[in-house]
Amino acid sequence: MGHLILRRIWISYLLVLREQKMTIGSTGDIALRLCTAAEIKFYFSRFVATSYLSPNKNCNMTTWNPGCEPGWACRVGLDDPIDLRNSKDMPTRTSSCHSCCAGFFCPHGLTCMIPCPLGSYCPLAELNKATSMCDPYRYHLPPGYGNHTCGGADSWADIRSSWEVFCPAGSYCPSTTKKIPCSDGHYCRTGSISEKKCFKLTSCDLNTATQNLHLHGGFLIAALTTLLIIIYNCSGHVLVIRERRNAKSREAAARSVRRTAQAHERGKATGDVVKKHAPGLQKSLSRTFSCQKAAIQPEEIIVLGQTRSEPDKGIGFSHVSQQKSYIADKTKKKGSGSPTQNKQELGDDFSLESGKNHAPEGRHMHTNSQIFKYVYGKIEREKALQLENKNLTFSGIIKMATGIEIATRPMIEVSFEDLTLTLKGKNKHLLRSVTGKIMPGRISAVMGPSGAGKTTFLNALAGKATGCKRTGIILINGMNDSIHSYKKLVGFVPQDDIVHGNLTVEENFLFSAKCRLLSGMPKADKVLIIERVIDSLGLHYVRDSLVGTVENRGISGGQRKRVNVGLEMVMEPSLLILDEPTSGLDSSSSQLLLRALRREALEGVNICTVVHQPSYSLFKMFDDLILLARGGLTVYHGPVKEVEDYFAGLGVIVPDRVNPPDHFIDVMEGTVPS
Ligand SMILES: Nc1ncnc2c1ncn2[C@@H]1O[C@H](COP(=O)(O)OP(=O)(O)OP(=O)(O)O)[C@@H](O)[C@H]1O
Repeated sequence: MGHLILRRIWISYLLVLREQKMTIGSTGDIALRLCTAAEIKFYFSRFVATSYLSPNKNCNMTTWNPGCEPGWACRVGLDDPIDLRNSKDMPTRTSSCHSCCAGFFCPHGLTCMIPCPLGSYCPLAELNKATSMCDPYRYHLPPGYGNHTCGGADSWADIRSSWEVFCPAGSYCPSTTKKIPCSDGHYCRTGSISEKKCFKLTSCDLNTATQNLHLHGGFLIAALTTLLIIIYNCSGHVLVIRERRNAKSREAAARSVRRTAQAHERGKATGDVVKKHAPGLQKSLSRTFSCQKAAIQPEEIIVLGQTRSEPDKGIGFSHVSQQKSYIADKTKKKGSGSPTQNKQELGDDFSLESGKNHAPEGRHMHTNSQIFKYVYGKIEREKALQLENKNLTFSGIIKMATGIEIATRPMIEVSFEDLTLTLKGKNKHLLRSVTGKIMPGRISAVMGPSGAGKTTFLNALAGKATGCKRTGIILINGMNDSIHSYKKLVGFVPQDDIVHGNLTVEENFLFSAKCRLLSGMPKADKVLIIERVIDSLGLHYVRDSLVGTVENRGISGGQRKRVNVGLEMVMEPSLLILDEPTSGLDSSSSQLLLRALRREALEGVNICTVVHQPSYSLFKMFDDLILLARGGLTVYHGPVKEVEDYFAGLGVIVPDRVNPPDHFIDVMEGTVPS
């Protein structure tokens, strides 16, 4: 409000200045009475700060002119030059003191006039004989000045403390001396400088200050409000119905796919075909999208041989695998161009391929039931293939696939040499000369006592280590690239949850898929990825449950952890880094999670995870182990299979009924004698 009034004063002041420029030659008197910039500055700084004016050049203990009284002003001497824009020196203003002009205010203790702000109404004051006050203002005639009359306004004020000086409600004041009644069809609030047109649903009489709502206007607003309330209440219901319908078509699709699969299983001949065409397994195992022209029908499930022998219709090559093979080729050829040029090409080709040719297979699906049939068909087929080849490893797949195009996700191998992290400003090492590599298709466990630097190590790999100085080299696929160039291929699951508690499990995955998968990817393919993740993590039963927040309890802690991991799996990463995904989970939940990770690894995903106190069976599910000791020193880095022999060679024998990884950490910590 104050800011608005100051603005209005300033506008009126400029207007007056402009007017005075024209008349100064003729009368010149008003201009000589107007406050200069220095006086206005003095008024605002002193008055606003202390609520009364302090003594100044013209009004102090020794010089107190009649112009110092409220509503009065004096002029500068006729021979004195006046510069209204001078904001430094206050002029001497003691001659010809008169009452303040209408439209101006003359404060007590200042001998000049300030224009009233636009929207105010500052007429000349009149003596009220009953109260002996100068109406409509609140000052008295000064005692001892015989010829003193009531002057003009003495103050401006904000509308709350003194509304009298403002243009009254029902009228508007285009200038500070003009007051016009508000016309029909318009309304004027207190302090208006113009009248405002009334809204269509309202009526405004003469001199009105507010708009009055018509009866039919009231009805219309009430009807709209009711409609909104109905929509609000029904939206939840509509969502529930839609959810149920989705669930029904999902179940129907799953049933139909299962029936077809069973029918095929019964045919022994089909099983023979599957075995006969095992070399095609690699291509079929791809869980990424096919570039085939025709959509896969549920009937095609299991009939791997047919799909292999009909490349146009079959399971086809994974699109992402093509990207990866392409990247691998590019990577090999990299020596031929400059590093930046090569990286640029790689990025361009990758995004180009991804956007343009991606999986037309799912594009043909429009209805939910079509999508679910397609999705469950694919998932069932993948499961069947996995059942047929239980002991298949990623390297096994690679061997089988020799000579044909490898259909996996883009591969990322990360090697690190003398990786050392030192806290900035302190000479504290968080990691010391950690050397080794983590490979695609393998799960590496990072273990060690609390505070050893496991999280720090993961952060260093993911390029998230902050506040530290890093030395040593990190190579991605043998190249000295920044991990940030591969950020679309790297998933990172932090220790703390990143789930949205107010969404259901499925909505969480949908949200992640929408944010992180290519926007041009068909809906069916996104649904396929989400369904795979739900299936892989065993989250069917809670897919429609709210994840929950601190206030609203949702799914269990273990399920929540799995959702947390699933959010990253949805983006189909090539390098998946996880910080303690199994902490707080029981053995079977941990195994379930690790089995899901194993399936990812089978597709060539490079997985590196911190794990605390795994059971022996869980420990055996990892491929490699990085064992860190306090201070970030590497104690062991190699295959899990060989760790016991390695420690036995050092004389560390694991006692009976003791979990080997626990024993090694106890030995490192010195809690058991080595
Ligand atoms: N940015 C940092 N600033 C100061 N100290 C840090 C920083 N990052 C890590 N540290 C220290 O480095 C050490 C290793 O921390 P880190 O979190 O990596 O351990 P950890 O092995 O993951 O432990 P836990 O198993 O308990 O999670 C700790 O002593 C920690 O205080």
